Amino acid sequence: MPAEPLLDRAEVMRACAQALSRARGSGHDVLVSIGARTCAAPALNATSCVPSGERSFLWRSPWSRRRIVASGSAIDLTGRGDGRFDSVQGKWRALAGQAVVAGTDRGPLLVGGFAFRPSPRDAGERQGLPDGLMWVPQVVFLTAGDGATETVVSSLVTPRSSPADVADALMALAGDARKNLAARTGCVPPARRAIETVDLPVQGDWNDLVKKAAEAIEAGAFEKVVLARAEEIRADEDFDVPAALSLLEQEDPGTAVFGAQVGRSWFIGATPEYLLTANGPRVETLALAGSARRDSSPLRDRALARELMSSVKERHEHRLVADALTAFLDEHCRDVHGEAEPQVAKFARIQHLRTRLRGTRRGRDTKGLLGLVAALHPTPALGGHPRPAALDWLDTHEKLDRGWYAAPLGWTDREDDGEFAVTIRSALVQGDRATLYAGCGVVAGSVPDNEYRETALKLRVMRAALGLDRLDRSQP
Ligand SMILES: C=C(O[C@@H]1C=C(C(=O)O)C=C[C@H]1O)C(=O)O
Repeated sequence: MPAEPLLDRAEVMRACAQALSRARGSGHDVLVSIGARTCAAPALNATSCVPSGERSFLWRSPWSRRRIVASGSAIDLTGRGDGRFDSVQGKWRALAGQAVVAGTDRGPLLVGGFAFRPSPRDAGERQGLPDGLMWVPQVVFLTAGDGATETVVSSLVTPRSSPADVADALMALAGDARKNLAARTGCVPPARRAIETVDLPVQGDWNDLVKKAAEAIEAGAFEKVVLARAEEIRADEDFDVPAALSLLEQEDPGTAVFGAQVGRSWFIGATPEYLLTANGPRVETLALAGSARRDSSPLRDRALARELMSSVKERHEHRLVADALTAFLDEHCRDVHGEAEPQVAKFARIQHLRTRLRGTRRGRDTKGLLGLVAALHPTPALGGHPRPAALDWLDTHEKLDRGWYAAPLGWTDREDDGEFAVTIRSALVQGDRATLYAGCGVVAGSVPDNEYRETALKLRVMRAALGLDRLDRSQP
């Protein structure tokens, strides 16, 4: 017996007709989004419906306990240069304000990410990922924190569209989406051999860079800078992205797992850090800086945590982030609260100093969520402090295109709610090529070899996810 259609065609048709009349009235394309509650919450593991198309967005958040599995793009909103966030925000405001929403109140989601720094003028698209790209997926499966699942399909209606054609396309999208829910579960990343590995930079140059940064800090140029390095790998076969996401999901429930596909490029990762989450007027941000390894002996693990808490260097590195975030919240919010002391947050293979901060948005209508993201990024956890001096120094000395690494990636909606992660512990995957990124904060007294070890530790999970190494399950 054929499954009952997810959407009611008459309702879809009404919404499309309304969108057409708005499009004709304004002369602009209008977004139509139809939602349906999916009674039995489908298994939305990240591998469940990775489509073979051009665009996907997968998201598993430990913060909101939301899961998003999305494919296709009804419309792309891009931004370039320093104004990339505000440009996307402006386009989104205009689009969301005119959208016709039916079925449920949910409406369209906007998903995507941004580059750490804009690419130089005229450099074109680097790495296949633009400076800023968010999009409204054609199909979204969204599981909220309470387990309720909705499917939302979206399309653009132009002043010349035929509402019946758009309605048919939406019905087909919803139908196909259902079929794709057949989950591919429990996949283990197949082993891959690195045929070629390029270290950007090689360890000797990295050590020189850390030394140079520490000297600039000691000379008073700035207080902290975050340096990054990458491993550029060509493997014997294409990497298995769904399997990588599956491992990342299982590895650590405390991390946000993400996968954004733009054409041939997949930007994937499992990050412990968020830049900003917003739920109604309430916003939260997180200072996460200061790192130590884990140990399989609980006694030694606790000793490492105590060492982390009492290290003057790590506490200083952390305090710079927490203070900058507090100043940011004071500027943009009221009722600002921050934990007085950092805590040690334990992840599967690493522990960090963490301070949670929150506030209530002031003047919610003036600066959209992406405006706040723009103001916050990059925090001293990824850029440095003071920001302008640290970024100038990075522009001159760090010869690495960070691409979407260490930058905001996430989702927002027409209520201006959303979550933006900081894309650390990540990799750009293109067929048989992958670039894996890791960085660490440098302050006065940083030792190059220690910082190198820290970045190696941070690369471990992603190497395993891509099948390049195996993780020892008995050891953190
Ligand atoms: C830059 C990274 O991590 C950041 C740097 C940290 C540190 O130096 O202790 C800790 C958490 C992150 O804010 C990374 O993982 O690539």
